[in-house]
Amino acid sequence: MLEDLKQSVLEANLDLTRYGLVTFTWGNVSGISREDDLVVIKPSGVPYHALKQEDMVVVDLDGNVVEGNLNPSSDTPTHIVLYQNFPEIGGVVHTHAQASTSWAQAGKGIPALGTTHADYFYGTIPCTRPMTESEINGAYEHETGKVIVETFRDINSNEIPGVLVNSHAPFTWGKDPNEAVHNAVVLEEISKMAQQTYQLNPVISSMDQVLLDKHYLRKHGTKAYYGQKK
Ligand SMILES: O=C(CO)[C@@H](O)[C@H](O)COP(=O)(O)O
Repeated sequence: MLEDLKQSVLEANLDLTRYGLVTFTWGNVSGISREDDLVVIKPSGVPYHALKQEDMVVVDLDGNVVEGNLNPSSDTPTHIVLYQNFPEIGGVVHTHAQASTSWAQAGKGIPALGTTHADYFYGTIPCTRPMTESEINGAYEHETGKVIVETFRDINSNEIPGVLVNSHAPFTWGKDPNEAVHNAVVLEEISKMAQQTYQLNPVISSMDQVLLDKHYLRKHGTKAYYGQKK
């Protein structure tokens, strides 16, 4: 089981390069085994092209390495906080993809402006507040996770599977590493579309709620009918 998770986490990390979401060693993907309470994550600072299944690092929910010879991603504490607070997720992605990172650096959330957004995110993708000096100089990566969780106090993390970390970059999540990567790709695409939409029409407002409902609910939830679901 854990070996399968290591393979899917490896593949998900390699997908970040295949979809052009990372440069150098930026970004990381993890997956969780809920039955073992163990997280599998890429090693820190290892080039993606050199990654192998045996390089994946296994940590417990206290961040202790229980398997693997390499140091886990520097962002591991952030991933752990998300797993502890979003119980239905199975995979987490962090990237520095250009367009979504630009929104994070601008400190702005991305409103739902069209159906591409609505198909995956049921409303505005939020940007976190700036972190305080004590959070930055404290357990920074752990505090980054806590600020994300705070941002989702009144937001359903299953309906909005991503966030823009202020002055930093995006995190996305999903039921498994593969879905978390899919959401990261979509976030990057809608970040580009939103940027261009505002250039074409700076006063555009969020899309019609009825259309947002239609597109989100036809793909998600009990009445979903998109694709080949029987
Ligand atoms: O957020 C950042 C850098 O600001 C990360 O994306 C790192 O660039 C990736 O670090 P490792 O996962 O290799 O430790």
